Amino acid sequence: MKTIGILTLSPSNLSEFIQNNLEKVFSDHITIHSYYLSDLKRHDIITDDVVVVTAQSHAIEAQHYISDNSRIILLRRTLPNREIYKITAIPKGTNVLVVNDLPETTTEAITFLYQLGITHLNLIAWDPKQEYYGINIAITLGEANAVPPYIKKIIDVGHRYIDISTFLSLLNFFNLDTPETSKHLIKYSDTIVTLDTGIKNRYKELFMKNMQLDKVVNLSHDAILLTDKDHIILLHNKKFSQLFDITENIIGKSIFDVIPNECLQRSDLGTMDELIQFKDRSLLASSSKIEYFGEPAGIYYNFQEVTYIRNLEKSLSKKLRESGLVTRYTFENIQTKSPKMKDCINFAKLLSPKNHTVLITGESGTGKELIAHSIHAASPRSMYPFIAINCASFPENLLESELFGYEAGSFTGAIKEGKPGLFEQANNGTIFLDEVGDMPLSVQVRLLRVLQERQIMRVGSPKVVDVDLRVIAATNKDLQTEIRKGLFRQDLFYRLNVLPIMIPPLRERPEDIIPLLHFFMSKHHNQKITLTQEAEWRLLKYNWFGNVRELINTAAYLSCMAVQTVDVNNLPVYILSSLTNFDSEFSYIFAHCDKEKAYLVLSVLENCPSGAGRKWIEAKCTECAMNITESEIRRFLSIFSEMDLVDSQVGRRGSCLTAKGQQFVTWLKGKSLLA
Ligand SMILES: Nc1ncnc2c1ncn2[C@@H]1O[C@H](COP(=O)(O)OP(=O)(O)OP(=O)(O)O)[C@@H](O)[C@H]1O
Repeated sequence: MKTIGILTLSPSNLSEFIQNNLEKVFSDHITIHSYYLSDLKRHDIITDDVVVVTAQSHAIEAQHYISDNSRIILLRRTLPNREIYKITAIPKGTNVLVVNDLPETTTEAITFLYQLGITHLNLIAWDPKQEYYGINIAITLGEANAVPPYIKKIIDVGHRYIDISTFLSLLNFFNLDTPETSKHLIKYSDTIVTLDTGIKNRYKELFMKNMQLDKVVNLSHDAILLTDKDHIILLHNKKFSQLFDITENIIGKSIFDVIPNECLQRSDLGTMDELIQFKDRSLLASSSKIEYFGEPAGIYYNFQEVTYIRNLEKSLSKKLRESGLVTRYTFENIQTKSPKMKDCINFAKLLSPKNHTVLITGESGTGKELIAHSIHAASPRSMYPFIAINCASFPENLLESELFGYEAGSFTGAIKEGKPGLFEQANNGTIFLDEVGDMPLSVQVRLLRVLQERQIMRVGSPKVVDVDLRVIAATNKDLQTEIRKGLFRQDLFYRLNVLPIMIPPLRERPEDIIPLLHFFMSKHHNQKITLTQEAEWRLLKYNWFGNVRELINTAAYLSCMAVQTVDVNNLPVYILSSLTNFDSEFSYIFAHCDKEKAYLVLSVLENCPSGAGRKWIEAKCTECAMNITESEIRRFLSIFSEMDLVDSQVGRRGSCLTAKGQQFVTWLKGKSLLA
């Protein structure tokens, strides 16, 4: 415990009086000892932390008895309020004798009374050798015995009280400026006349400010902590103790002994909202430096508990994962060495945080879906559903009810309670409309309304529902051509084409072919291969009409070959044949079909990569002044199919060229047999 020694001249009740004063403010925080100059022996040493003296001369006299480590403080003293009123009540101009034990202490007492503002009296210093008949009032500071007996009225103001400025020095020295001592000091100061009222008022003001600050800090829901520049804790609120499970007093301790280092951003002070984990709690931590005239003075820390929000987030993303409504890819999953593709990705990254509609175009298998997933994953909507639908794989009516939902009993086969559509399910998230070019015109009209109004109407319901979602659409069709054909609405095109991304086909980014093949060999088949120079050359020369998806198939094929070094003979036949020749196919077609007509059908199919029906092919041939009947077309398609040149599908897509078919057409062009 800290100690104070009170040094007075000789045993008297003055020492007890001073002790009493000190205890009023320090209560039990300090141990007090009393010493008397008259009693000190030659080798006595006072070792208290502070030694208080009532006069400078005492300090000089006693300096040999006081340890060098002790601090000597001269007490400034004053009067209690109640005594000063007795003096101020004496009429102005009255002669008043001031009496103390010695002539010098009497002069000191007069000076002190002037300091207190007693200027309305004629103060006369007592001299024991003089007579003072005619003076009726005497003021004394506890020396009533010395007052001449003929003086009728004695005002004995008694011992002087310790002034507030001395207390402030002591509080500062002992670093004991706690709310408790402040309260005691303010109470005490109200009972005395303060020598310097400025200090008293400032102290009161400061105390009030501290109380207010304390309230504000403790009312905060965030944990707050303040340290000095050496990371010593100066202040913290209750929430801080709660959040970090602190039960003991941590004021004065180093912050690094109180909270784990990983919760503090030591290296990066000034960081905002960094997510940290303390036990099972998630906290957003911020810190900032406090400076005093440009010099570091301390650090302010703020911790906000976000465990509840994090848990909500986790359960939401768990639900989304369980229902499969999350993205499977991010930009990190896109492998590329191609500058063209890198431009695409950079543009996609740039527009990810925005809310605008995106239209991704590119041949089949180029990675359109991959980009759509990545945009959603990098957008502020990533916490919400990502719903993908392939518009080509649903018949017209079903697509409409899938997208917009339906009301109870709106059509035969509908679920009794009705069903929300994908637009509603994607609320707050993203809907990915794949193959949007194949969307029937009736559904296009409804989609337009969603894009314009951000509202949907369930099938069979007049009710309008607001939706907040981002639309990403993709197609491998040339929508301008579709518009010309009357198969795609122009107004919808402009609504979709806000942020267009065009993904180049693999043949336009040859730098991707070999790295992607190695990537898929290792990712899907856990195999490492080496390619001979010729095999590599063949792969680079191939046209990859099926793009990355076709490359994935090639990787699967090579994995079955089970060779470590892949030679040209190990490559799939369609890759080899693309570079050799199609003589046998050519002869077969020459033998079984009208060559010109057959070439024209192939050329129509080439210009229709997403597929064409027989009627469409017939119409196109007529446009080119070639009359071919539907049954002729059917026969040609079946021959092409036999040779694996055409894939004749059921449903709305009709027939389209296979990768081999496309190679064949290229080969024909190379031989100038096809324009
Ligand atoms: N750059 C790439 N890096 C890694 N994987 C890729 C890349 N590009 C495409 N893929 C993979 O290729 C396959 C086809 O890609 P995706 O489905 O995105 O193409 P798409 O253009 O949407 O095709 P479609 O038009 O036929 O729907 C997917 O398995 C995808 O993961």
